[in-house]
Amino acid sequence: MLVTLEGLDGSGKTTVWEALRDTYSDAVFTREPTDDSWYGEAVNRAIGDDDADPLATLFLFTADHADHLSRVVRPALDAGELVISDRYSDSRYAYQGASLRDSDLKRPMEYIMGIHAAFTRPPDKTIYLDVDPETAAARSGSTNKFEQAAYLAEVRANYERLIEAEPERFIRIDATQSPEEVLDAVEAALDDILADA
Ligand SMILES: Nc1ncnc2c1ncn2[C@@H]1O[C@H](COP(=O)(O)OP(=O)(O)OP(=O)(O)O)[C@@H](O)[C@H]1O
Ligand SMILES: Cc1cn([C@H]2C[C@H](O)[C@@H](COP(=O)(O)O)O2)c(=O)[nH]c1=O
Repeated sequence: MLVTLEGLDGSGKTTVWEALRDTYSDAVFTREPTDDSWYGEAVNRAIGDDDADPLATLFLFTADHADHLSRVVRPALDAGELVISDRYSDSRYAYQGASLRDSDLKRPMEYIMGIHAAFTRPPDKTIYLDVDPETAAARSGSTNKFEQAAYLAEVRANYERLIEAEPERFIRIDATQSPEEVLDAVEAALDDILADA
């Protein structure tokens, strides 16, 4: 089973993901962008480059996803493992959908989903840590072009569209709660997911 954690920068995904390692010690913990491949390194260069072309950046992130799928996600799923990924394809739909809003693409988010449809493995469940863009930007430190409240407001609107389209896949958690409350809520959600599996 593939469970993904999604949300704005600073929503607390990584804090939760790290804490889950203790509770679900048998699971495979992974993330996007990857932190152990040259594809992930290329993505991180694009994140840090204010002049990086948004379409080129989309394809770097997508290349990293393809490598992540073939090298980590599919082998683990084939072996019957529980995979918990800190960010995954929805990040691309929401973030690059926002980055490409002023491009020649008519419907950027649909275009990006179309690229993925031919090869990706969709998540079984997605835990969405919901936080307002101002809190997200403040928590993340606004250190790069993505961690800006105005941009994150557009990203959040895209996540809302994704949730509206697939309400049965997403579990929304109020991420403005304390870290302990957020973790309790995520663990309860994961326990339910695994009980239903
Ligand atoms: N529920 C919370 N309440 C207040 N602060 C939090 C909470 N969760 C995490 N934080 C703090 O917010 C900051 C960002 O947290 P974290 O790195 O887990 O977020 P993230 O969603 O993984 O962000 P990014 O996507 O940018 O990596 C950290 O300083 C963390 O300690
Ligand atoms: C996977 C993915 C990520 N992003 C953005 C979101 C963040 O601002 C950065 C890095 O992610 P992290 O969780 O802070 O390490 O990249 C994106 O725009 N598109 C994606 O597909």
